[in-house]
This record gives sequence, structure tokens and C-alpha cells, in this order.
Amino acid sequence: MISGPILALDGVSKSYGDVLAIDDVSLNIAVGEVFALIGENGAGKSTIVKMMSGEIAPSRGTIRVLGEKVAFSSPRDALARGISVVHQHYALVPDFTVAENFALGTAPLGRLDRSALNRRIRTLAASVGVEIDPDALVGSLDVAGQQKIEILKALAREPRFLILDEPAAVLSPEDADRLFLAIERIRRQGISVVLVTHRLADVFRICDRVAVMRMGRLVVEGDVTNFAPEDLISLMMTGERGAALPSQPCARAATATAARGDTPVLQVRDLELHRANGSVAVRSMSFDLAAGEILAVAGVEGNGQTELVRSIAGLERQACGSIGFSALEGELSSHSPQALRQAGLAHVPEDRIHDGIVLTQSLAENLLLGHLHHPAFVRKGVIRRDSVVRQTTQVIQDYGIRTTGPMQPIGRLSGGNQQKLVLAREFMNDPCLLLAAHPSRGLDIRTSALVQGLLIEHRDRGAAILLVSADLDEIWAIADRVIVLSDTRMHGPVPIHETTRQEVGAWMAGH
Ligand SMILES: Nc1ncnc2c1ncn2[C@@H]1O[C@H](COP(=O)(O)OP(=O)(O)OP(=O)(O)O)[C@@H](O)[C@H]1O
Repeated sequence: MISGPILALDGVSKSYGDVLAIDDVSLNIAVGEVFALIGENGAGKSTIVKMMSGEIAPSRGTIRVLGEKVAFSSPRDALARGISVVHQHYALVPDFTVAENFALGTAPLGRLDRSALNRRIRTLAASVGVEIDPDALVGSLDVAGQQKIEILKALAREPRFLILDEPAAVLSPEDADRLFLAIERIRRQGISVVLVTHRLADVFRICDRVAVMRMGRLVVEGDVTNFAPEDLISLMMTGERGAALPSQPCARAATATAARGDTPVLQVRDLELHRANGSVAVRSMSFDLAAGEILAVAGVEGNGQTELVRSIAGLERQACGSIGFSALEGELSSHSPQALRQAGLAHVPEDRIHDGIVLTQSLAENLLLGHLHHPAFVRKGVIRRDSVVRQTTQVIQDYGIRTTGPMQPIGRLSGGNQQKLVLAREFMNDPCLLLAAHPSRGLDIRTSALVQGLLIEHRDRGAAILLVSADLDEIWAIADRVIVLSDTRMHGPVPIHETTRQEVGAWMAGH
């Protein structure tokens, strides 16, 4: 029987040059508990996780596993002590089967004993109450299926301690329910779980204890039952319980003023979209998007949302059908992405790291991306550095970006703070067509509200907005109509007030 914490941080700090990312944090995590780590963007959650999992070393302080002081020099060291992580970005090979992916990194080198491997996967899956087909191709699985493989891979390493980094953010409500049942079973096996999340509902639903981080410091740690949701919001935002909080924009109230146009800004007809591996993602999709409306595309990720947005952004070509953009003559795919941008299309991409930013460049340079034709920034082919820096400083202030300044490389910012800069850049210049793929994913509550308020504002000044989101709360808060992509089919479009979350949830689940 183990007494005392399985993992303890003792006065741990982490500096990056002059930036003190973590400041003297002490935490104890007990055996078999589910522990929530929460805080606003840039609060230090990922840095704590990276220290627990051996990715980085603390600058000061001690980490103990089962009372013994450890100094991890790599994730392999942490793994040897029973610490496993499931990251937000999965490292799976789409052309391999589930079993082959599972074998990568978990099976000994040499010939694969496929039937033994399949048995092992099924046994592990059954132990946490999930189903999985070991022979399925990973490329054919949706995001929930891929997450299952990552969790099973982590469990195959027989951890004592499992860290899940925002696991529910990408899931449909039904898949999130299944994930929470699996976590409950993992806990019953005596494994401790750390859950990093921005979703307070998940904290109250599944976690025993919670730690609130703010600006690199631990604000409070305690039993979840000691807190109400408003306490945690207040602690995350101000560091105090019961503080008067800034009021959130009331998204729906603005609907009545929406300047809805008659001619569609975007006209999609009989569209067929293929995935990178050639399989059909969506068959025969048609819809119009008017000025002054937000059309939400709901659905479990991997059902064609990525291909839809990339086709409209001019980044890939549809297999069949047509897309018309009212700002330009002819078929949209006959224009370059630059021409589309200049005509008023903006794009908040789903994959920020690949399509949204250049990690090694500064915030100012990243803000400039896509605005190189703008007279405020470039005159006679010369970049007006002062003006770019001034605008970036304003954006940092408006969006509350946690950074050392406009010249800091964006790769040094937390994920949520990088996303804020992308949003600011895409909202600049008042686009007439805005493609927003998961705009508030990874953002804290305050910034999600800010982003939703901005989407409403742009809709009300007449922008046409295509909002891809797996978050039904967000869709119900701001969208006018919704379509669901599931199993190569499109359901809707239907006005939000003519449907229910149950109906949309059922479509998402493929019913
Ligand atoms: N490599 C780095 N160099 C400099 N500063 C860094 C680096 N990595 C993180 N930081 C800083 O450390 C602080 C904490 O970042 P961290 O990623 O831990 O926040 P987070 O709570 O996980 O945020 P989010 O919710 O946005 O993911 C931020 O201010 C960030 O800018």
C-alpha cells in the first residue's frame, strides 16, 4: 500500500531567459486521484506538464516520485518512473493500422506477433471499457478513435501516472462521455490522472482535486467540492475568490441587429471533397452563406471540415462541384490564396502551427503575414516597421497576450497566446468572408468570450462567417444556422432555433 503523494513538486520554478514561466510551485498528487490543472492562457500549465514528463528540467526546486527525488533528463526517464503523457497532437501514422501504430514504441523490436498484439490491444481496451478494431487503418478513424489509440499506448506502458492534455476539447459530447468513463476506470486501477483543461464542467464532473495557476504561480489547490464554478473563474482571472469579474459579452443579444444580405457571399454547389489519402470526406454538399450570418459547421473532427475550409481558403482543390465567392468572378479555385485574401477572405486555420504562424518569427512579423499589401504596413515595397510594431503592441494590449513584447518569437508563447495573435491578424481589415476553424479551442474562458463577441461584431457589420466548431455551447451562443458533417453526408443547414442540441448531437454521432 502506497501512502503519500505519487508525484510531488517542491518549490519548482522555470525560467526562460528573463521570463519566469513558473514561480515557486509546490503540488502533491495522490495515488488514484484525478487532478485538474487549470488556468488562463500562459498561466504555466504546459510548462508544469513538461517538467512532470521530463521534457524540460526545472530551473529550481525538486520533483519527487513516490518520495524519491528525481532529475529527469528526457521523457524516457519519466516513463521509466511510470509517468505517461497523452498530448493534444497525436503522433500516429495514418497509413498504418491501429495495431501497427500501437506497436510503434510499445512493442519490442523484431517480428510482430500480430495475434498476440491484437489480443493485448483488446484486453487493454476492455479494461477501460472502450472498443477498438486493431486492424482498422488509422487514417480512417475520427479524432476520438485516434485518441483511444494514444490512451491505450500510454496505458500499455503500465503507468502509475497519466497526464491528459485537454483531451475533451476535440470530442463530440458522446465521445467525451466515453472518455470520462474510461478515465474513471483508469483511476480505479490505481493510476493517478492529471487533466489539463479549460472546460470547468469537466473539472466538476470527473476530478477529485484542482490546482489553479495564474501567471506562473499556484493560486490555490484543493478538493473540487470546496469550489463553485464562479470561484474557479474568479481565481483563474484575478487570483482571488469572489472578485467582481468583467462582464461577458452577451452573444445572442446582438442577433437582431445582424445586417443580413440577400445575395450569398459564398455559394457551394454539389461539392465532393476527398481526404489526402483519396477517401471521400463529403459527398454532394450544397449551401449558401449570406452577409451578416454565422453558419456553423458542427461534427466530430475528421468528417470533412478540414477539407471544406481548406478548399474555400484556396489551399486545396475540391474533387467535384463548385464554390463561388461574390467578391471575385468565376470559380473560387481559379484564384490564388493571395487573391482571395485581397478580395476580403480571412482564415483562422485549424492547424495553427502549420498554416497559421511561423514559430521562429516575432509577433510583429506574424501579424504582418497576409497583410503585405496593406498600405499601413508597406509603402512603395518597403515595410513600415514602426507601424507594424505599433499595431502589434496594440493587439497585445487588446487581446491580453502574455509576451515580453512585439519582437518576441511567437514560438515562445503559450498555445492560447499564439492563437490570440492569429485571431487578431485575421480580424484586421474587416474581412467580408471569415473562415474560422475552432477559433476558441485552447483559449481560456475570458478570451473565448472575447472571440465570440468579435465574431458577433463582425457578423453584425455584415461579414459572412463560416464557423467550424465541435463545441455545441459555442454554436448555440453565436451561430444563426448549423450544418453537420458526418459519415460523408451533410445534415442541414437548419436555423439554430429550429433544431435542438439532441438532434445535432445525434447527427454528429451519425444517426
Ligand atoms: N520556450 C519558451 N521560451 C520563452 N517563454 C516560454 C517558453 N515556453 C513557454 N514560455 C512562457 O511561459 C509561460 C507559460 O506558458 P505555458 O505554455 O506553460 O502556459 P499554459 O498555461 O499552458 O497556456 P495555454 O493555455 O495557452 O496553453 C508563457 O508566458 C509563455 O510565454
